[in-house]
Amino acid sequence: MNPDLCNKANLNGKNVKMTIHIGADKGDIAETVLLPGDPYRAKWAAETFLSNVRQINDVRGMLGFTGEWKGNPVTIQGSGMGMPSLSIYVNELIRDYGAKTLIRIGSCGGMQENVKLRDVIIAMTSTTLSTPSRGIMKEINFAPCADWSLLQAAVQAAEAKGTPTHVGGIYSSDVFYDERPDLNEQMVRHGILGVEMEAAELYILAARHKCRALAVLTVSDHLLTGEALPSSERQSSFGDMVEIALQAAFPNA
Ligand SMILES: O=P(O)(O)O[C@H]1O[C@H](CO)[C@@H](O)[C@H]1O
Ligand SMILES: O=c1cc[nH]c(=O)[nH]1
Repeated sequence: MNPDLCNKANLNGKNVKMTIHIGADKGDIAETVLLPGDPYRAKWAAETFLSNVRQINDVRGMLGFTGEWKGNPVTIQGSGMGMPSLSIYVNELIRDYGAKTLIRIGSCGGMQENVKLRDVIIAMTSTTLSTPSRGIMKEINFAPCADWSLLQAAVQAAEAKGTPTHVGGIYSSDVFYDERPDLNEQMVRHGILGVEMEAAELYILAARHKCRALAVLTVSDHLLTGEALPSSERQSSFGDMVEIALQAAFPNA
C-alpha cells in the first residue's frame, strides 16, 4: 500500500482513499486547485463563485470544496499559513490527487507607494530567505517563478475587469511578526511589490512536479503606510482576485 494513503470505510461500502491531511476520494479533487491560506476564504469563494459545490475536506478544519466554474471542475482548498503548511497540502494535491494547475489566492502586505489597499498583485517571482525546499537546493539560490501561461492569462483577466493590478516580484517571508526590519527595507528598495508567506514554495513544488502555478494576491495592509483593510471588508475585497484566478485557469471560458 502507498504509505501516503490511509484507507477509510465509505458509507457505500467501498474503500475511499485519503491522504494524511486531505480526507477526499481521489476523484473528488479537480486538476485545477485554488489555494487560499484561510479555510473560511475557501468556503466563501466556493459558495460565491462555483456551482454544484460540495465540501471535500475538513481534516484539521482545513476546509476544501469542489464545484464548477462555467462548467469547468475546480477545487478550492485551504493551505494554511506559511510555507511548511502549504507544502503539505500541495504535495498531497499533486502527488496523490493529480492536481495540475495550482493558483494561490492570498492576502499580502503592500511594499511600494504606488501599491494601494485592495489592489491585486500577480506574482511573477518570489524572493525568500528560505523555504521547505532549502534542504535540497543547498547552495543554489533557486528563482521560484510563475507559470507564464497562467501569468499572461491573469494579467489579461485583470485588465479586462479594470482591477488595479501590479505584476512583478513579491517576498515570501517565514514570519509575520518580523524582527528584521532591514530585510523589508531591502525588499522595498529592490522593487518588491508585497509580502506574503507561501508563494515561493508553491512555485518550487510546481516546478519540481511539472505543474503550473501562480499567486494572485490582494493587498490587505500596507507596510509603508500602516493602513489595513477592516475585517468586515476583507472578504468582499477579495472577489476580483478569485475571478482573476478562475479566468486565468480557464481563459477560454
Ligand atoms: O491570506 P492568506 O492567504 O492566509 O495569506 C497571508 O495571510 C497570512 C498571514 O496573515 C499568511 O498566510 C499570508 O501569506
Ligand atoms: O504575510 C502577510 C500577509 C498580509 N500582510 C502582511 O503584512 N504579511
